Amino acid sequence: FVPQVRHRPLTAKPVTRRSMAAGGGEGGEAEWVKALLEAGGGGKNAPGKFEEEMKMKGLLGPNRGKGNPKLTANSRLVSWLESEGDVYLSESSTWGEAPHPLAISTETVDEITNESSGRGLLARRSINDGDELLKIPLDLCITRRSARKALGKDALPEGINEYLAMACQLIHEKYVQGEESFYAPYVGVLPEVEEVNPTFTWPDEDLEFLRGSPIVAATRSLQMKLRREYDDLLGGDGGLISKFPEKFPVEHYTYENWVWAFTMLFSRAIRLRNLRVGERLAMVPYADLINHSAFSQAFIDARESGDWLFKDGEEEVILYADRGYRQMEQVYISYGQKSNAELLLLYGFALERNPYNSVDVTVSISPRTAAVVAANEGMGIEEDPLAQEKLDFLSSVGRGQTVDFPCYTDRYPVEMLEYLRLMMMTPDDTRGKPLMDFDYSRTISSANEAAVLKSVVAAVKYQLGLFPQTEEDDAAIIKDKAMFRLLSYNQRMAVRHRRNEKRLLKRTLAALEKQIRNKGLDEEDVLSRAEGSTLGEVLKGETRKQKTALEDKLEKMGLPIDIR
Ligand SMILES: C[S@@+](CC[C@H](N)C(=O)[O-])C[C@H]1O[C@@H](n2cnc3c(N)ncnc32)[C@H](O)[C@@H]1O
Repeated sequence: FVPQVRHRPLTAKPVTRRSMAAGGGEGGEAEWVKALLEAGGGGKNAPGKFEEEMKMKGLLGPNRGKGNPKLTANSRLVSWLESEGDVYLSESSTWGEAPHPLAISTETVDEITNESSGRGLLARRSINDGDELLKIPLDLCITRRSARKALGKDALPEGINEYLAMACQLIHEKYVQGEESFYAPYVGVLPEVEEVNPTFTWPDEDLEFLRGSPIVAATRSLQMKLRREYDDLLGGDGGLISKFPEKFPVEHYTYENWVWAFTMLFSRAIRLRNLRVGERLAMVPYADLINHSAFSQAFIDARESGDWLFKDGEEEVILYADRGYRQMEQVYISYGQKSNAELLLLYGFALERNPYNSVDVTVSISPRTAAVVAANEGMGIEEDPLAQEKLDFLSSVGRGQTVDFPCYTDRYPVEMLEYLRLMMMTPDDTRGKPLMDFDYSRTISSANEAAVLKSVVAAVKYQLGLFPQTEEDDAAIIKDKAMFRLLSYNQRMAVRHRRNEKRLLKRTLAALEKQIRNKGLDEEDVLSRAEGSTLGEVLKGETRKQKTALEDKLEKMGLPIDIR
């Protein structure tokens, strides 16, 4: 019964219920208006002032932004959002409405490494904790639904994997439609692969810099997977290119463009969890200009639009501030609790300070079953009477004999300990009770614990030994700033990443050794007892039969088909 005004009047906007509600002096829009009135409408918030300051600080790119195509692309995006989505992004104030709290910076940098982090969003004015920062209608987003609409429901059937459908639409909008595309202003701010550089796009010579790191195996399998998906859906016999050559022109649906599309999806698509239909993957214009901080509490989700009283049935993507921001400060969100390996693999950057960083350590144990003993006759191998029970127990909990465990900076590798406690059980420990009856989150016996900690130490040392250079070598490369700058972006990222992985593993080792000492497990007789009673053997970690922890996570992202 209230007609929808899709286009905002050009001049004054009536005070909304929301801003009236905020009028009790708690800050937010109303307080800003008051401040504006007191300041006579001028001062630092005067229209154009903020952009002037950005120019001064080099945040508009080289040459103070003059002739910078990125700036033109930004304004085009803003106008598009305003006209097509009724999104309020004004840089200046009107009656009752403060200027939009955010502004696009074309050039942001990482404060520690000084590496470019591309575009980012800055606080245009001071922002209070809880302020609404942006609101983008869902119908401007790229989703599986929009993809099926653009390319036809026969080509992209119901239930097609979201990544695949959206990749097809991204190629359609950027390469097939180009300037004709409805989304052209959005596509215009999407970066090229060379500006993102996730490891799955790296040439082999750059990946060589990561040798020894578990990220290499994950990168390789992702590369294989993307190739396979491309062949299955588009390029191969009976693929969309041959079935619908007009909609899927072969010159645009190339593997190279497929890699670009996936670079966009992995680094900027957002999983919206709060939608009426459940959760969906979406590329959200403007919201995807926000950079990641592991310390931010803010994240993006969807809700029904309209105010709290009058819902209009549409849905929108929304972001609230997780804390106060000073004017000019960069506003961050969290892309999730991601390790540096995940960030580098999918987003092309890693963080020097990352509380969620972890390194996967592989543990391989081969219980000495009768078959193993028979196969190694004459080697003096003794059968483990619990071997078969161990294997059965592992398969009942969905674990194999080769398992990857994440080691975190400041957390003990608990799951690895539990796994190894089981694997190191002896008849002395079980005393006839079934393996199922034990609580592996606790120490079983001194001998068991000594064997466990020793094997974790062995596994971590093995992982460290896979790197061709030491942490000190890497530190020296980074320290020589002039030389370091001569490396390419990928190579600099690789050296920092492998160094940080080594640091983390070394810290884990130190913690384990301390634990061994504190528990008195380093005393000779305990260790020799452990040695004597260890019937399982830690094998070299490379005997990988299982997926890595990183691959496991990728699968949980809802990527199409199995990696292997
Ligand atoms: C969702 S987009 C954010 C906007 C992006 N900077 C741009 O220019 O469009 C994610 C990408 O931004 C960059 N990025 C985000 N957070 C970063 C950070 N903390 N450090 C370095 N780069 C970052 C990475 O290239 C990442 O793939």
